[in-house]
Amino acid sequence: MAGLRVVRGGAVVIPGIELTVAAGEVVGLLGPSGSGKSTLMRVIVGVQVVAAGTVSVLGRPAGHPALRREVGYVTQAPSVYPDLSVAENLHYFATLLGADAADVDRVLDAVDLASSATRRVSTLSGGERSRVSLAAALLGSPRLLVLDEPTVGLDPVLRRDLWDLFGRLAATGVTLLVSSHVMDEAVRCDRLLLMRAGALLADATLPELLERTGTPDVEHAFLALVEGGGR
Ligand SMILES: Nc1ncnc2c1ncn2[C@@H]1O[C@H](COP(=O)(O)OP(=O)(O)OP(=O)(O)O)[C@@H](O)[C@H]1O
Repeated sequence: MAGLRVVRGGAVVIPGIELTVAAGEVVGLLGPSGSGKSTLMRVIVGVQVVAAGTVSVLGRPAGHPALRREVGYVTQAPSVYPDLSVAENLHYFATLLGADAADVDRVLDAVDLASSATRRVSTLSGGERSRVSLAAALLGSPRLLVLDEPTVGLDPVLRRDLWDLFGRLAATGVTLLVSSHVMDEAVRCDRLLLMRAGALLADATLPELLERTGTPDVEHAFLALVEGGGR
């Protein structure tokens, strides 16, 4: 993306961002609440009006209809039907996407919900519901997954399992953009984008970031960048 500028509700939320993401990377988008992570993700999936700039996703303009099957997006709020079972939800989304019914079993296994397939979503825990949304996004094998805070509310074991899954997906060539305000998740990312007030403070690997800032972890690196006022 080049020269990206976004205005929401009359306020400039992203003044200008240049960014390129390579295929098969797990990219962590880290930053405090309100820093613009969700807005940037909305731009990439093509649901956000932009004031200026060009955004190209998998070689096409963001939001292009051909990207519908190529890009999976999971928002912070679970986007599945509470009164349907896990499997019914996934079959419904598979039909919309034109995905094979067998794909439902694959994604159920991927998020470790095969044993809950017949349960109504309304009876699931918050973390289980998030995993149903993630399973829906995995249908049709998208090449880019945009995941907005997928680990919020998950216990450490589930968080680790999800990050393991992200790593396995990336190993098959899927690109993942994963936002988090939990800085310690940075260790699981190939590359980090640190965001603050709609701007990228850093675009680097974890070792590069720690070396550049002379800090022991991302939390301190972030603070050093904010206090140093730049890259
Ligand atoms: N519909 C809207 N109208 C006006 N301003 C908005 C709107 N949505 C978001 N904003 C503002 O845009 C900025 C970036 O919000 P965004 O949701 O992208 O941040 P975020 O980093 O994803 O935060 P969080 O981690 O809390 O979800 C914030 O200042 C927010 O108040």
